Amino acid sequence: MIKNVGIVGAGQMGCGIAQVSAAAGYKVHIYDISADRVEAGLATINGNMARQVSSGKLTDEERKKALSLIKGSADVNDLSPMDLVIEAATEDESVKRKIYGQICPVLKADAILATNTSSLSITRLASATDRPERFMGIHFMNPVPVMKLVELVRGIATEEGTFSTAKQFVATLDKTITVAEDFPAFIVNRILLPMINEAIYTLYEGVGSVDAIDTAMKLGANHPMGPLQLADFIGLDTCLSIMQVLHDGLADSKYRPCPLLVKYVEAGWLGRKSGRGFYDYRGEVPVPTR
Ligand SMILES: CC(=O)CC(=O)SCCNC(=O)CCNC(=O)[C@H](O)C(C)(C)COP(=O)(O)OP(=O)(O)OC[C@H]1O[C@@H](n2cnc3c(N)ncnc32)[C@H](O)[C@@H]1OP(=O)(O)O
Ligand SMILES: NC(=O)C1=CN([C@@H]2O[C@H](COP(=O)(O)OP(=O)(O)OC[C@H]3O[C@@H](n4cnc5c(N)ncnc54)[C@H](OP(=O)(O)O)[C@@H]3O)[C@@H](O)[C@H]2O)C=CC1
Repeated sequence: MIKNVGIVGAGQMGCGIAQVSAAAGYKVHIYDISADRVEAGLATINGNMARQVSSGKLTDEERKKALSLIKGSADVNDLSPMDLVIEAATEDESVKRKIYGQICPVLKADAILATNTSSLSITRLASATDRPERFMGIHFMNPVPVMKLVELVRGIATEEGTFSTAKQFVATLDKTITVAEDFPAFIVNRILLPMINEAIYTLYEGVGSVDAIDTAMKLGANHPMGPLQLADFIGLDTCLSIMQVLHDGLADSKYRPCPLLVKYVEAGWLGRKSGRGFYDYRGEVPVPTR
């Protein structure tokens, strides 16, 4: 029975998962290496919920109740009472393996550990924990409070009880699940990220400008966001990591990350979260950078 939910990583995904979990009545603890990040994350959740109150999706009572259920710290020991911990730290295998080494010793023996990874092998990540049978992928979509889908991914050792507990937990968040096998980038990102990468090649080869490409796909294919706008929204570092996992894992040149994507990440232009990517977000309205 899940009552206490721990979140590792106070970034855009960790905060979104914390928000929907608290709104569903779970006690939530967010852990991040940086206390400032935790503070900023709690402020973001507060802002999101205030917007939901203004748009009539939540009452002020519900907002206050949910916020009172969320705590955060930079102390890993605070994860010890958790029944389920969802790791939503940076999409980098070495970072995630290090985190599991730090948190496993403090977790309850029967706690379930899940990862929100976008692409990495669940089986390989499980091998870096002390509980491969109680480890799996619970992959939320961004923005978590809005997107209906959650992909569930078993590793080779994931026990059925772990899977059914995760499935019940996700159902209580009013999300729909889809089950994916443990292959690079699962279902959504196996399909979505090559499309985004192709949009970046289209820009790189001069077929169209940022504005032309995004307008083409919004109005020509009815996508809610253009692919470059979506890349900035996801985070260009995350997009590059996913393409690298696809390229390495499937050994097919069709997944080669676009050199322009590599260059943007090397420049620290990571999209919305760093203030600049395919658009510059530092002014009143986003301005295309090409
Ligand atoms: C990388 C991975 O591993 C997997 C992934 O997640 S891939 C990414 C998947 N996500 C997508 O493809 C998103 C595509 N974009 C969209 O669906 C839409 O543009 C959108 C839902 C993000 C925004 O929709 P919109 O109609 O343009 O904006 P807007 O009217 O401002 O917002 C609609 C609602 O979403 C909420 N919202 C928008 N952005 C949000 C955010 N970043 N966080 C929380 N809520 C957000 C708004 O608050 C609003 O809710 P209320 O009605 O309660 O106020
Ligand atoms: N962005 C998206 O659209 C989606 C992302 N995901 C996945 O969710 C995960 C998180 O992505 P996202 O929220 O976008 O990334 P962000 O960059 O927004 O957040 C990652 C957070 O993890 C923190 N972090 C880094 N190292 C550690 C550590 N050792 N211990 C604790 N916290 C740490 C980072 O802190 P700091 O900044 O200080 O390094 C940051 O706060 C990734 O696995 C990603 O692939 C899944 C679905 C959608």
